[in-house]
Amino acid sequence: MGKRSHLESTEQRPKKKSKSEKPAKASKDKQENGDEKTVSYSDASALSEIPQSDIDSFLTENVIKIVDPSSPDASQFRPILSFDHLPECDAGLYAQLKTFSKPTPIQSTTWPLLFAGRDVIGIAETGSGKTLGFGLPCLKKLIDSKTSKKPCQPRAVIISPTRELAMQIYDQLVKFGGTEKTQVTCIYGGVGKDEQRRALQKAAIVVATPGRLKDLQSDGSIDLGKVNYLVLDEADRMLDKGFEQDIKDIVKPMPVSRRQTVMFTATWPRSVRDLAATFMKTPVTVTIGGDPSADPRANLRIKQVIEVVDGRDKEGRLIQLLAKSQRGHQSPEKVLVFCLYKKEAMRIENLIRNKGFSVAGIHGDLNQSDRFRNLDAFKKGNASVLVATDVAARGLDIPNVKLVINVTFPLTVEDYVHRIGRTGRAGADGLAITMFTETDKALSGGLINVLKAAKQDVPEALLKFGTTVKKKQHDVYGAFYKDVDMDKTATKITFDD
Ligand SMILES: Nc1ncnc2c1ncn2[C@@H]1O[C@H](COP(=O)(O)OP(=O)(O)OP(=O)(O)O)[C@@H](O)[C@H]1O
Repeated sequence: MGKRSHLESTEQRPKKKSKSEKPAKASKDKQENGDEKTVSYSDASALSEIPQSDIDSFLTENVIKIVDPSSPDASQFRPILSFDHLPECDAGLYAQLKTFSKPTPIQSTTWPLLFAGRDVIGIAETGSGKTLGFGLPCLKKLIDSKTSKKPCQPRAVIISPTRELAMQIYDQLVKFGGTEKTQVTCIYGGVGKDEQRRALQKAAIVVATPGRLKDLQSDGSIDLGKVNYLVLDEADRMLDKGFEQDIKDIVKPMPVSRRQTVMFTATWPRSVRDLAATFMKTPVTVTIGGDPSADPRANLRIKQVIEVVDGRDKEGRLIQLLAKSQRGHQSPEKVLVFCLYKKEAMRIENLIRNKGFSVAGIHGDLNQSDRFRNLDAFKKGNASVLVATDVAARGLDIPNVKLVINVTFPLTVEDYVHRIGRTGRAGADGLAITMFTETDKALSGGLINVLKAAKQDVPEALLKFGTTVKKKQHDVYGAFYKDVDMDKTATKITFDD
């Protein structure tokens, strides 16, 4: 793949005054010896030759918004429209990409920025390939910068809110980078520390949940002083009150000036934006689907059905829906059933099992090996129904989930968007059926906005609960966070470690 700088490349383009006539972008990166190294990125020649009108069409068709506070001309980074436009990298990093036809819009748009060393906030719908969006530049940065075979301190840290999501990110990095070359390690709570300590001794990339990372950092098992690539996946969750202090403690040894900071999510509530800015240096914000809006946006390929019901009718309705999805087909459909509380999840799982369906469960009261085992059974189709709390709401990429049923509405509309996003992934369609009761009515306004933005039907019965959106608290994630008795988090909300 030939490469040219932006200056050279613009000379090749049609005469139209191109917004992208800018020199290659460069930023500073701290090297192992402490000196700053310039990171430079320039378009591949094949990308330079694409007419600006094609680039503009791509940005318009995918409703891509790029806001770069350091430059009013946000289009100086041409999106990588094809895998042939990727910058050169050895170690076969791109070999696995051949299973896909082209980059997704969030990958196309954020890759050049990340290759150029910029801090990036990436906001794109659920199931749109954000993991590789931050993962591929992470692997490339590591491969490019490798000076010795045995790093004794990690260069990259990726933080995820749940253990299962951390493992999934780890699996993706291994698939693309290979364990040998990239020395990636995954650490999370709920299992022993000794093996993780041993693995950390040769880890270059650490994927972690915050609690365990902080633990191992506090006892001296890991030194993050050389980290120059930090990712907060599900960034709005990582910045909410449950995790904020852990994240602040974790990043202390890696000053913002010396690291590239990357935040990806499908929902970006205003309540976390100021806090996010304190972790980043002049980040570029990329939003697929338009301006980052106050109302979270659901994936448009998911059909959303809201059923306003009496709380006492929920179980009967659930069984009816399951019967339809499990018995009317050649093979039962994969259905994910969400509950809000762990005890509720256990009760619903038992109910479903007693009705003769093949079911597994995942929630915070299970030990970690059961959590992994049950998730795996669902992924492989050995159980066709998975009953989960919000521990499974974010990030999990389970193939072919046809239907999401919300038995109890989550605490925030953002969580709703993430829950239903377990279906309709990677270009597929999906269906989400949500039971909404009078007790959820304070969230009706937010839900109505999500439905309207996705051009979904809004039932009369839902409108009756009101269209006002409760103002978000300044310092908390979701208006209802305060209503939750935090002394009872063990039974209500799961913050992973
Ligand atoms: N370029 C691509 N073309 C097609 N599929 C892709 C591409 N990149 C990634 N995928 C696939 O898309 C699926 C969803 O990707 P991923 O889990 O990264 O989504 P996400 O945007 O992080 O979702 P969420 O917001 O739920 O965390 C995965 O199965 C992944 O392998």
